[in-house]
Amino acid sequence: MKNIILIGMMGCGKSTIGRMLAERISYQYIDMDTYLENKYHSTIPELFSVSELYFRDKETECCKDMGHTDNKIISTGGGVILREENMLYLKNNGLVFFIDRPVEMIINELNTDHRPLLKDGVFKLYDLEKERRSLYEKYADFIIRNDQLLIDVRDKIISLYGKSEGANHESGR
Ligand SMILES: Nc1ncnc2c1ncn2[C@@H]1O[C@H](COP(=O)(O)OP(=O)(O)O)[C@@H](O)[C@H]1O
Ligand SMILES: O=C(O)C1=C[C@@H](OP(=O)(O)O)[C@@H](O)[C@H](O)C1
Ligand SMILES: [Mg+2]
Repeated sequence: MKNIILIGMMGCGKSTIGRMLAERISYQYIDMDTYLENKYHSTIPELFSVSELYFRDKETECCKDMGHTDNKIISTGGGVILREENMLYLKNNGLVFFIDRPVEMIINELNTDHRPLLKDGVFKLYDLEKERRSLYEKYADFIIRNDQLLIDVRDKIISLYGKSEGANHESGR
């Protein structure tokens, strides 16, 4: 069965929802930010302190690794959509869910300590959303609005995934 890939803005709930999904359907969970930190023995702020390009190159290597897996729940970092190559790896064996949470809601909840792109304040999120929304939409197999209870978001994803994978199974794909 394909991986479930979660994309969306920083703080939209990818990591939280990813963990909830994995628990519910007993898939292994991979948070790509954590995977990357372990692979390169460095924190995200440390990698960014070299340069954003340096971090993005490492992120692409991790996407390549994910392309060889299946039956996983994978939460990505918010900038994964910036390179088409990343998304080709992830979509190779994954269904992509765009977790669409209004920026006003994100701002109320977000911890910025480990998010170098927000060092000048959470309001940078509005600019990032302007740059990125069309890319999230472009790569999404499904768009899930996250302005409701987290368990309802989780269950919607499970239902769409089950239908999609069930249909593929019946058609012999
Ligand atoms: N529907 C929701 N209801 C309540 N809190 C939410 C909801 N969606 C996201 N959050 C909260 O937003 C914060 C950021 O979520 P996180 O999973 O770290 O996002 P991401 O991995 O996308 O950056 C967390 O504290 C999470 O619990
Ligand atoms: O949006 C981005 O460019 C980033 C998002 C972060 O992940 P989250 O989306 O989990 O915060 C992390 O990968 C890095 O700080 C860059
Ligand atoms: Mg996260």
